[in-house]
Amino acid sequence: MRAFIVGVGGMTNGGKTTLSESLKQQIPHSCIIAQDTYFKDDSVVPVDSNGFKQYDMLSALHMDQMMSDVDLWRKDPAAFLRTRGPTHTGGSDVYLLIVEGFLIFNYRPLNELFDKRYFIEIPYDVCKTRRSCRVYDPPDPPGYFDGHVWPMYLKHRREMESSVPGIVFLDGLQSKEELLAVVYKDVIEEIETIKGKWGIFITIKTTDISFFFLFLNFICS
Ligand SMILES: Nc1ncnc2c1ncn2[C@@H]1O[C@H](COP(=O)(O)OP(=O)(O)O)[C@@H](O)[C@H]1O
Ligand SMILES: NC(=O)c1ccc[n+]([C@@H]2O[C@H](COP(=O)(O)O)[C@@H](O)[C@H]2O)c1
Repeated sequence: MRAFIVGVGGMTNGGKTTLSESLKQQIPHSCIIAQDTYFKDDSVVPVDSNGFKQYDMLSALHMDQMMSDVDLWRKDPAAFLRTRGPTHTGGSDVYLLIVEGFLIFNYRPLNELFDKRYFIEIPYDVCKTRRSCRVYDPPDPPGYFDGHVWPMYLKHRREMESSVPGIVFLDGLQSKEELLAVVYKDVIEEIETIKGKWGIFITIKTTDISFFFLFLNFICS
């Protein structure tokens, strides 16, 4: 089974979901696992001394469940894809998993699985403005961005930069189309490389078998 896992990380409202959805539309046999669908129930998310719910931490996420879903895909991508409903098929026979989320590179067991890592970044003021237009469940209380979201982003970013090499940083101020074009080209090139490697492998294996039968013929004659 030829399979490829791409991580689309980045700060909140950087454009991870937008880019991942467009990528999925463009690439056959692809599907998305999104980290923000694994948040724990509000009742179990702790509150800090300022009264802010501690949502921007790995402990607020069911990372065990997220890993189980990634493992399901890894065991049988085709079966996993079928559970996600109708998809864009045809073309390449390489299966692509897009894992998107704001803390995907900070969780080591998940980070280890990526073949390619992208991180979308936008400036503080753009991030704050985009965030103010979005309604989460529960909604952000006053002061949440500066009191919790941004400090946690800076902390996790420092940790990520000190421990995760090979990240491709993307400028989230580029248009949606520009971002898609860059990542699409890159991913397609990676997929073609995988197909090339497997092609060589299959050719070598076929050659091995041919030599085996020649040898058998020689022994028996
Ligand atoms: N390249 C872009 N340029 C301008 N706005 C964007 C871009 N990508 C996403 N957005 C907008 O930013 C907001 C957050 O996008 P989203 O993809 O949900 O971010 P994330 O998944 O990183 O939180 C949405 O309103 C979306 O339309
Ligand atoms: N249950 C939820 O989906 C939920 C609840 C509260 C906050 N959030 C926010 O979601 C953000 C991460 O998701 P995005 O990267 O899509 O913005 C975090 O900054 C967190 O504060 C999500």
